Amino acid sequence: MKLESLVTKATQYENMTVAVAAAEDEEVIEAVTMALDNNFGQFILYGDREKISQLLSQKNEKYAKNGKIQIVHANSKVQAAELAVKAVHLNEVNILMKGNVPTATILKAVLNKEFGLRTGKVLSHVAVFEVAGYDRYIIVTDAAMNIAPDLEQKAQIIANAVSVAKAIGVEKPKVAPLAAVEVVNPAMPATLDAALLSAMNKRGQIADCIVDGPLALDNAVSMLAAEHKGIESEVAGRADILLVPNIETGNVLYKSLVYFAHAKVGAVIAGAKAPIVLTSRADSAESKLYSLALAVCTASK
Ligand SMILES: CCCC(=O)SCCNC(=O)CCNC(=O)[C@H](O)C(C)(C)COP(=O)(O)OP(=O)(O)OC[C@H]1O[C@@H](n2cnc3c(N)ncnc32)[C@H](O)[C@@H]1OP(=O)(O)O
Repeated sequence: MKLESLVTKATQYENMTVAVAAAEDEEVIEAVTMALDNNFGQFILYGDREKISQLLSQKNEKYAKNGKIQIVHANSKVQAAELAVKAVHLNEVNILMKGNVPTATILKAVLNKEFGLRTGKVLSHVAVFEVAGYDRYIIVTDAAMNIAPDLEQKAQIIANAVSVAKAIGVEKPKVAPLAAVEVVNPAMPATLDAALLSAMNKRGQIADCIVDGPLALDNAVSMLAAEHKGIESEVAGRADILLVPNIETGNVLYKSLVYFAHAKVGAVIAGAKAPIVLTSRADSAESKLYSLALAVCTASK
């Protein structure tokens, strides 16, 4: 599966408007102009007007002229994040995008009780990877928002990842709750949660997917490894969604895939009033474009 196909799909929704928080960043402006070159989206860029205009003039000024890009000045990154979040809260735009602002800053605005994007559900990060040698997307959750989710939060994190998977055509995703081993060991809490999540799935408490674990990463993604260990499971060797036990595991897995495996990635926060494009600030313009396309595909569901 190619993330490029999400860009093609996103072109059906040219009227989606995206609020970018702290857009004063070369890779962000590159991603915005790439989206417009691909005929999707309209953008409101919040942040330092002078810096944004300067970056735009190096790219493609025609979009500012034809109204596809508007700039709204903000005096600080916090203000840019708040203004962008408020625009989504007021239904003025369909998608929020993190620009050159720390993740915690934008997420605090998103969680604001007065003008934020809460829905009563857990919000969580869903990263969709295209990894060389795999004929399916590998979805990792949660690498960026929930620090140490409990069992109930993990169940909701799975539900969010399943909704993203369905939006990109994976109808009944296979979910592997990851641990260090594939057996339940009371000394390793991740294995207990994994077994309980599997039971909750069998009882219909987690729907539209197949959950089976605990699984170690190799057993989850390699049929050979699973067979070698004699693991009988509908998920082993063919997991679509990798549920990590905590943010450190998820973040390291995300960055290992990008830096060691040169995987392509698109990522969003799901469960909020609208999809939120959330990549690492160091991620490439290409991955920001894929994230925008992923957000458009999930917003249109
Ligand atoms: C992978 C590429 C990108 C990256 O590398 S990102 C880098 C790593 N990520 C980060 O640094 C962000 C990690 N997370 C955090 O810092 C914090 O959890 C976060 C999201 C900022 C929230 O922090 P605080 O504002 O201190 O939150 P808190 O725990 O005191 O809770 C405040 C209120 O918000 C609620 N909340 C927190 N997380 C939530 C969630 N996931 N979904 C829904 N609601 C959530 C929480 O229940 C609380 O609500 P209430 O005020 O009690 O009604």
